[in-house]
Amino acid sequence: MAISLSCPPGSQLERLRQTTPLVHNITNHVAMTPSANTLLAIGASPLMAHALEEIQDIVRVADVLCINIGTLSVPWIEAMQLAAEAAHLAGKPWVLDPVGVGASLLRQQTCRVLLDHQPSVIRGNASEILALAGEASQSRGVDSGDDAEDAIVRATQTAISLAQQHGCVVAMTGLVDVVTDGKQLIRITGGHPLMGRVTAMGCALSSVVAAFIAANDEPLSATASALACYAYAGECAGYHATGPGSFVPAFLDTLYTLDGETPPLETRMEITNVA
Ligand SMILES: Nc1ncnc2c1ncn2[C@@H]1O[C@H](COP(=O)(O)OP(=O)(O)O)[C@@H](O)[C@H]1O
Ligand SMILES: Cc1ncsc1CCOP(=O)(O)O
Ligand SMILES: [Mg+2]
Repeated sequence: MAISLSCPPGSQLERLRQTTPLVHNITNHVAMTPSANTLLAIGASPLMAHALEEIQDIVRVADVLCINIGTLSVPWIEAMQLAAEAAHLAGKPWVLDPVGVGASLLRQQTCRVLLDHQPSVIRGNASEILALAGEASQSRGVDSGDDAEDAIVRATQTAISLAQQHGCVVAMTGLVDVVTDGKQLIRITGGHPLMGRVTAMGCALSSVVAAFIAANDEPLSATASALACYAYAGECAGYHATGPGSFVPAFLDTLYTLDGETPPLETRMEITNVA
Protein backbone atom coordinates (compact mmCIF):
# COMPACT_ATOMS: atom_id res chain seq x y z
CA MET A 1 0.00 0.00 0.00
CA ALA A 2 1.47 3.36 -1.03
CA ILE A 3 1.07 6.14 1.54
CA SER A 4 2.42 9.66 1.61
CA LEU A 5 5.21 10.81 3.87
CA SER A 6 4.13 12.92 6.82
CA CYS A 7 6.89 15.38 6.06
CA PRO A 8 7.76 16.28 2.46
CA PRO A 9 11.42 15.60 1.64
CA GLY A 10 12.03 19.14 0.38
CA SER A 11 11.23 20.57 3.78
CA GLN A 12 13.48 18.05 5.52
CA LEU A 13 16.39 19.29 3.42
CA GLU A 14 15.33 22.85 4.20
CA ARG A 15 15.40 22.10 7.93
CA LEU A 16 18.86 20.64 7.56
CA ARG A 17 20.05 23.83 5.86
CA GLN A 18 18.37 26.02 8.47
CA THR A 19 19.84 24.17 11.45
CA THR A 20 23.29 23.27 10.02
CA PRO A 21 23.65 20.21 12.28
CA LEU A 22 27.10 19.55 13.71
CA VAL A 23 27.88 15.97 12.71
CA HIS A 24 30.51 14.18 14.78
CA ASN A 25 32.13 11.46 12.69
CA ILE A 26 34.35 8.66 13.91
CA THR A 27 35.13 7.43 10.45
CA ASN A 28 37.80 5.64 8.48
CA HIS A 29 41.00 7.06 7.00
CA VAL A 30 39.64 6.75 3.45
CA ALA A 31 36.35 8.55 4.11
CA MET A 32 37.37 11.52 6.24
CA THR A 33 37.80 14.17 3.55
CA PRO A 34 35.04 12.93 1.19
CA SER A 35 32.57 12.77 4.07
CA ALA A 36 33.46 16.25 5.34
CA ASN A 37 33.15 17.71 1.83
CA THR A 38 29.81 15.99 1.27
CA LEU A 39 28.41 17.28 4.57
CA LEU A 40 29.55 20.82 3.78
CA ALA A 41 28.07 20.63 0.28
CA ILE A 42 24.63 19.63 1.52
CA GLY A 43 24.64 22.23 4.30
CA ALA A 44 25.77 20.44 7.47
CA SER A 45 28.86 21.00 9.59
CA PRO A 46 31.38 18.12 9.85
CA LEU A 47 33.64 17.33 12.79
CA MET A 48 36.01 14.37 12.73
CA ALA A 49 37.25 13.27 16.18
CA HIS A 50 38.30 9.94 17.63
CA ALA A 51 40.66 10.57 20.58
CA LEU A 52 39.36 8.75 23.65
CA GLU A 53 40.39 11.71 25.84
CA GLU A 54 38.00 14.15 24.15
CA ILE A 55 35.25 11.88 22.85
CA GLN A 56 32.67 12.67 25.55
CA ASP A 57 33.20 16.42 25.11
CA ILE A 58 32.69 16.09 21.37
CA VAL A 59 29.52 14.01 21.75
CA ARG A 60 28.20 16.68 24.11
CA VAL A 61 28.79 19.53 21.68
CA ALA A 62 27.65 17.72 18.50
CA ASP A 63 24.06 17.28 17.34
CA VAL A 64 24.54 13.75 16.06
CA LEU A 65 27.17 11.01 15.85
CA CYS A 66 28.16 8.78 12.94
CA ILE A 67 30.33 5.74 13.68
CA ASN A 68 32.03 4.01 10.75
CA ILE A 69 34.16 0.91 11.35
CA GLY A 70 36.06 1.04 8.02
CA THR A 71 39.63 1.17 9.38
CA LEU A 72 39.55 -0.17 12.92
CA SER A 73 42.22 -0.17 15.59
CA VAL A 74 41.88 -0.93 19.29
CA PRO A 75 42.07 2.70 20.56
CA TRP A 76 39.45 3.71 17.99
CA ILE A 77 37.17 0.86 19.05
CA GLU A 78 37.34 2.11 22.65
CA ALA A 79 36.48 5.62 21.49
CA MET A 80 33.59 4.29 19.39
CA GLN A 81 32.13 2.40 22.34
CA LEU A 82 32.44 5.40 24.65
CA ALA A 83 30.92 7.72 22.04
CA ALA A 84 27.99 5.40 21.30
CA GLU A 85 27.30 4.97 25.01
CA ALA A 86 27.51 8.74 25.64
CA ALA A 87 25.21 9.51 22.70
CA HIS A 88 22.68 6.93 23.81
CA LEU A 89 22.69 8.16 27.42
CA ALA A 90 22.35 11.78 26.27
CA GLY A 91 19.45 10.86 23.97
CA LYS A 92 21.40 11.99 20.90
CA PRO A 93 20.80 10.17 17.63
CA TRP A 94 23.61 8.14 16.15
CA VAL A 95 24.28 6.20 12.94
CA LEU A 96 26.26 2.99 12.52
CA ASP A 97 28.00 2.22 9.22
CA PRO A 98 29.21 -1.42 9.52
CA VAL A 99 31.80 -1.16 6.74
CA GLY A 100 33.09 -4.59 5.69
CA VAL A 101 31.61 -6.26 8.79
CA GLY A 102 31.74 -9.64 7.07
CA ALA A 103 35.48 -9.34 6.49
CA SER A 104 36.83 -9.99 10.00
CA LEU A 105 35.99 -11.17 13.49
CA LEU A 106 37.19 -7.83 14.88
CA ARG A 107 34.57 -5.98 12.83
CA GLN A 108 31.83 -8.40 13.88
CA GLN A 109 32.72 -8.14 17.58
CA THR A 110 32.94 -4.35 17.39
CA CYS A 111 29.50 -4.10 15.80
CA ARG A 112 27.99 -6.47 18.35
CA VAL A 113 29.13 -4.23 21.21
CA LEU A 114 28.11 -1.03 19.41
CA LEU A 115 24.62 -2.40 18.73
CA ASP A 116 24.07 -2.62 22.51
CA HIS A 117 24.07 1.19 22.52
CA GLN A 118 21.04 1.34 20.25
CA PRO A 119 21.90 3.18 17.04
CA SER A 120 19.12 5.29 15.55
CA VAL A 121 20.03 4.17 12.03
CA ILE A 122 22.17 1.40 10.55
CA ARG A 123 23.29 2.15 6.95
CA GLY A 124 25.13 -0.43 4.88
CA ASN A 125 25.19 -2.33 1.60
CA ALA A 126 23.39 -5.69 1.19
CA SER A 127 26.41 -7.82 2.17
CA GLU A 128 26.97 -5.72 5.28
CA ILE A 129 23.33 -5.98 6.34
CA LEU A 130 23.42 -9.78 5.92
CA ALA A 131 26.75 -10.14 7.74
CA LEU A 132 25.67 -7.84 10.57
CA ALA A 133 22.73 -10.16 11.18
CA GLY A 134 25.06 -13.17 11.23
CA GLU A 135 23.76 -14.49 7.90
CA ALA A 136 25.75 -15.87 4.99
CA SER A 137 26.91 -13.16 2.60
CA GLN A 138 29.09 -12.85 -0.48
CA SER A 139 30.90 -9.97 1.20
CA ARG A 140 33.87 -8.71 -0.84
CA GLY A 141 35.86 -6.56 1.56
CA VAL A 142 33.98 -3.28 1.78
CA ASP A 143 31.95 -3.83 -1.40
CA SER A 144 28.75 -5.82 -1.66
CA GLY A 145 28.77 -9.19 -3.41
CA ASP A 146 25.04 -9.64 -2.84
CA ASP A 147 23.63 -7.59 -5.68
CA ALA A 148 21.70 -10.34 -7.48
CA GLU A 149 17.93 -10.03 -7.24
CA ASP A 150 17.42 -13.06 -4.97
CA ALA A 151 20.16 -11.84 -2.61
CA ILE A 152 18.53 -8.40 -2.40
CA VAL A 153 15.16 -9.97 -1.57
CA ARG A 154 16.77 -12.02 1.22
CA ALA A 155 18.75 -9.03 2.50
CA THR A 156 15.62 -6.88 2.55
CA GLN A 157 13.94 -9.38 4.89
CA THR A 158 17.09 -9.30 7.01
CA ALA A 159 16.98 -5.50 7.11
CA ILE A 160 13.38 -5.64 8.37
CA SER A 161 14.32 -8.18 11.07
CA LEU A 162 17.36 -6.15 12.14
CA ALA A 163 15.20 -3.02 12.46
CA GLN A 164 12.66 -4.91 14.58
CA GLN A 165 15.35 -6.54 16.73
CA HIS A 166 17.22 -3.31 17.49
CA GLY A 167 14.31 -0.86 17.40
CA CYS A 168 16.06 1.28 14.81
CA VAL A 169 15.92 2.29 11.18
CA VAL A 170 17.92 0.19 8.71
CA ALA A 171 18.97 1.66 5.36
CA MET A 172 20.28 -0.85 2.83
CA THR A 173 21.80 0.70 -0.29
CA GLY A 174 22.94 -0.36 -3.73
CA LEU A 175 21.32 -0.36 -7.15
CA VAL A 176 18.05 0.21 -5.28
CA ASP A 177 17.89 1.53 -1.71
CA VAL A 178 15.49 0.34 0.98
CA VAL A 179 14.80 1.94 4.35
CA THR A 180 12.78 0.28 7.08
CA ASP A 181 11.84 0.69 10.72
CA GLY A 182 10.49 -2.87 10.81
CA LYS A 183 6.94 -1.65 10.21
CA GLN A 184 7.21 0.17 6.92
CA LEU A 185 9.56 -0.31 4.01
CA ILE A 186 10.51 2.56 1.71
CA ARG A 187 12.10 1.73 -1.61
CA ILE A 188 14.11 4.51 -3.26
CA THR A 189 15.20 4.50 -6.87
CA GLY A 190 17.76 6.63 -8.67
CA GLY A 191 21.48 7.00 -8.35
CA HIS A 192 24.07 6.01 -10.94
CA PRO A 193 26.49 3.09 -11.42
CA LEU A 194 29.43 5.53 -11.09
CA MET A 195 28.52 5.84 -7.39
CA GLY A 196 29.95 2.36 -6.97
CA ARG A 197 33.18 3.39 -8.70
CA VAL A 198 34.13 6.14 -6.24
CA THR A 199 35.37 5.28 -2.77
CA ALA A 200 33.59 6.42 0.37
CA MET A 201 30.27 7.21 -1.33
CA GLY A 202 28.50 4.95 1.17
CA CYS A 203 30.47 6.33 4.12
CA ALA A 204 29.60 9.90 3.15
CA LEU A 205 25.97 8.86 2.75
CA SER A 206 25.92 7.56 6.34
CA SER A 207 27.14 10.98 7.49
CA VAL A 208 24.44 12.68 5.41
CA VAL A 209 21.84 10.39 7.01
CA ALA A 210 23.17 11.56 10.39
CA ALA A 211 22.70 15.20 9.35
CA PHE A 212 19.12 14.53 8.23
CA ILE A 213 18.10 12.71 11.42
CA ALA A 214 19.64 15.48 13.54
CA ALA A 215 17.61 18.14 11.75
CA ASN A 216 14.31 16.22 11.61
CA ASP A 217 12.18 14.46 14.20
CA GLU A 218 11.17 11.30 12.38
CA PRO A 219 14.18 9.04 11.62
CA LEU A 220 12.44 6.82 9.05
CA SER A 221 11.35 9.63 6.73
CA ALA A 222 14.51 11.66 7.45
CA THR A 223 16.66 8.71 6.38
CA ALA A 224 14.52 8.18 3.27
CA SER A 225 14.89 11.86 2.40
CA ALA A 226 18.67 11.67 2.81
CA LEU A 227 18.79 8.69 0.44
CA ALA A 228 16.46 10.36 -2.07
CA CYS A 229 18.59 13.53 -2.17
CA TYR A 230 21.71 11.41 -2.59
CA ALA A 231 20.13 9.30 -5.34
CA TYR A 232 18.94 12.40 -7.17
CA ALA A 233 22.38 14.06 -6.94
CA GLY A 234 24.07 10.85 -8.07
CA GLU A 235 21.78 10.56 -11.07
CA CYS A 236 22.38 14.19 -12.13
CA ALA A 237 26.14 13.95 -11.61
CA GLY A 238 26.30 10.65 -13.48
CA TYR A 239 24.52 12.24 -16.41
CA HIS A 240 27.16 14.97 -16.69
CA ALA A 241 30.28 12.97 -15.77
CA THR A 242 32.54 11.08 -18.15
CA GLY A 243 33.97 8.82 -15.41
CA PRO A 244 34.68 8.61 -11.66
CA GLY A 245 37.03 11.63 -11.74
CA SER A 246 34.51 14.10 -13.11
CA PHE A 247 31.67 12.44 -11.17
CA VAL A 248 32.91 13.63 -7.75
CA PRO A 249 32.87 17.42 -8.36
CA ALA A 250 29.59 17.14 -10.27
CA PHE A 251 28.08 15.23 -7.34
CA LEU A 252 29.22 17.80 -4.75
CA ASP A 253 27.96 20.66 -6.92
CA THR A 254 24.56 19.00 -7.32
CA LEU A 255 24.21 18.44 -3.56
CA TYR A 256 25.13 22.08 -3.01
CA THR A 257 22.47 23.33 -5.44
CA LEU A 258 19.65 21.03 -4.25
CA ASP A 259 16.79 22.99 -2.80
CA GLY A 260 13.19 22.68 -1.73
CA GLU A 261 12.16 23.16 -5.34
CA THR A 262 14.20 20.19 -6.51
CA PRO A 263 12.02 17.83 -8.53
CA PRO A 264 9.75 15.80 -6.38
CA LEU A 265 12.05 13.56 -4.40
CA GLU A 266 9.01 11.74 -3.00
CA THR A 267 8.32 10.38 -6.49
CA ARG A 268 11.41 8.22 -6.00
CA MET A 269 9.86 6.58 -2.95
CA GLU A 270 7.47 3.67 -2.76
CA ILE A 271 6.21 2.85 0.73
CA THR A 272 4.76 -0.47 1.87
CA ASN A 273 3.63 -1.80 5.25
CA VAL A 274 5.56 -4.87 6.37
CA ALA A 275 4.25 -5.35 9.91
N1 LIG B 1 24.62 0.54 -9.34
C1 LIG B 1 24.13 1.60 -8.70
N2 LIG B 1 23.17 2.34 -9.27
C2 LIG B 1 22.65 3.40 -8.63
N3 LIG B 1 23.07 3.84 -7.40
C3 LIG B 1 24.04 3.15 -6.80
C4 LIG B 1 24.62 2.00 -7.39
N4 LIG B 1 25.55 1.51 -6.55
C5 LIG B 1 25.54 2.31 -5.47
N5 LIG B 1 24.63 3.30 -5.60
C6 LIG B 1 24.35 4.37 -4.65
O1 LIG B 1 25.58 4.73 -4.03
C7 LIG B 1 25.37 5.11 -2.67
C8 LIG B 1 26.29 4.27 -1.78
O2 LIG B 1 25.74 2.99 -1.71
P1 LIG B 1 26.57 1.65 -1.65
O3 LIG B 1 27.47 1.55 -2.84
O4 LIG B 1 25.60 0.56 -1.43
O5 LIG B 1 27.40 1.87 -0.33
P2 LIG B 1 28.82 1.32 0.07
O6 LIG B 1 29.76 2.25 -0.64
O7 LIG B 1 28.86 1.47 1.54
O8 LIG B 1 28.92 -0.09 -0.41
C9 LIG B 1 23.89 4.92 -2.42
O9 LIG B 1 23.25 6.18 -2.59
C10 LIG B 1 23.43 3.97 -3.52
O10 LIG B 1 22.08 4.15 -3.86
C1 LIG C 1 38.17 1.16 0.72
C2 LIG C 1 37.98 1.18 2.18
N1 LIG C 1 38.72 0.37 2.99
C3 LIG C 1 38.43 0.51 4.27
S1 LIG C 1 37.23 1.66 4.55
C4 LIG C 1 37.09 1.97 2.89
C5 LIG C 1 36.13 2.95 2.34
C6 LIG C 1 34.83 2.28 2.04
O1 LIG C 1 33.91 3.24 1.57
P1 LIG C 1 32.47 2.84 1.11
O2 LIG C 1 31.92 1.87 2.11
O3 LIG C 1 31.71 4.11 1.15
O4 LIG C 1 32.59 2.25 -0.27
MG1 LIG D 1 30.25 1.18 2.88
